[in-house]
Amino acid sequence: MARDIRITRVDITPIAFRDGPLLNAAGIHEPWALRSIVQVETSDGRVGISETYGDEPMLRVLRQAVPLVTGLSPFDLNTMEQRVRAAIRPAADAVEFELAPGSHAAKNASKVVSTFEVAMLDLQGQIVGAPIVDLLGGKVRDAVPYSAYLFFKYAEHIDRPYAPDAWGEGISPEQIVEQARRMIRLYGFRSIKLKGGVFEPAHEIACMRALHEAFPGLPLRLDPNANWSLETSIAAARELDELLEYYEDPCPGLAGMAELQKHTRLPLATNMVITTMEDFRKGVPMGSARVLLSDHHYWGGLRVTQTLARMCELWGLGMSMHSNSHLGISLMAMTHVAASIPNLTYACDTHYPWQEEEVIEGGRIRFVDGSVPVPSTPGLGVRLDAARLAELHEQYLRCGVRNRDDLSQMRRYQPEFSGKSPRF
Ligand SMILES: O=C([O-])C(=O)C[C@H](O)[C@@H](O)C(=O)[O-]
Ligand SMILES: [Mg+2]
Repeated sequence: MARDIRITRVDITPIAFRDGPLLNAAGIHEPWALRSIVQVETSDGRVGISETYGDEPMLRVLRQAVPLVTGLSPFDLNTMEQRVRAAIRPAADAVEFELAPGSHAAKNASKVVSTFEVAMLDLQGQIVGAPIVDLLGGKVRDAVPYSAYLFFKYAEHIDRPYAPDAWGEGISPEQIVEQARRMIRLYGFRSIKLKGGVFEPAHEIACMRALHEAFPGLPLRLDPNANWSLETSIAAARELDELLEYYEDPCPGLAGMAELQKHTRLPLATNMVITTMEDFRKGVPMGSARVLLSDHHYWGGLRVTQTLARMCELWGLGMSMHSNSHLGISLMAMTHVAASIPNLTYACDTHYPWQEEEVIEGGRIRFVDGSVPVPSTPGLGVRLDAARLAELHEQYLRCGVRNRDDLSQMRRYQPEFSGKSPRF
């Protein structure tokens, strides 16, 4: 009987993979991005997999959860969640890295629940012979659209730990347009997002204008990650009005975003001010966002993401997905849940084009016309490549990065870099 199958072992493997010198409001990406790969083994010899954040505090709480899930059936998602929520409590409302809500310690329990939920759904799918999307009610689309996620960037990392990537420098409007052209040529994306909050707003607006001219009709978004004051955001909204499909987290706080929304007809989107149910209860009635960027990694899993989609429907909000540097296991989890959500109103974010390495069998996931086809094979539809996992774990051991710190990395380029937010 399927119900007799038990979880007998959990392996948590931190990995590091090459990441570009990508600029953001906090600073710059380090040469190595961290993730954790979780393998959940069953009494009948199956292995379910999951991918999540790889910083040290995350590794600690993942390890804390191992005895809580061992012995459960892969179908016991609710018991897993209750156990994790009872045992893993945030010490404080700590925020380790503001731009990545996944590093907020206050979300520890949700992050751990999400990690095990994905691995257990992968197991359930393998046991019943169905893709995860079928366990979520079935697909409403055959492929999930993603957007071209552009970054301002340097041509190479400061200490040149490895050969520079093929993307070159991305600073001027011409270079940003060229970056978009290359990404669209390689992946076929049909919408474009620029990570802003890096340079003077006038420069970033000029880049959006250049993108608009180079790709007429393609939906555009700009995300300054709350690095613009309310006043700056209001002034910029006038210039961005004709250019954007949505305006993502220009200024900080629920109140700031709600005030800004009164001054612009552009829908405001967020993955910063609404990242918990409590934020939703407060922020949505205030009008702080009209588009929610969900992220199963910190909201608590794929099923919570579906709940969030219903809440967005109820409140008349648009919905899309946020990402951080990630590999193919996360991409597939996003794809399964996104395929099950009717009101996914915008193409999802993904950092995937910036990652060259993989841990899954068969190498990199294929995009078709900017979308990832929804798998029809059992479970997640991807398997771990043990040799690649071992190599990326070796990289983790050697690289020296243990917690993402874009600010300290930026100070290696510019010792006087304040990191103050909002900076403009
Ligand atoms: O939409 C967002 O806010 C992000 O993708 C946050 C990320 O941390 C991004 O800024 C990055 O990777 O530098
Ligand atoms: Mg964002």
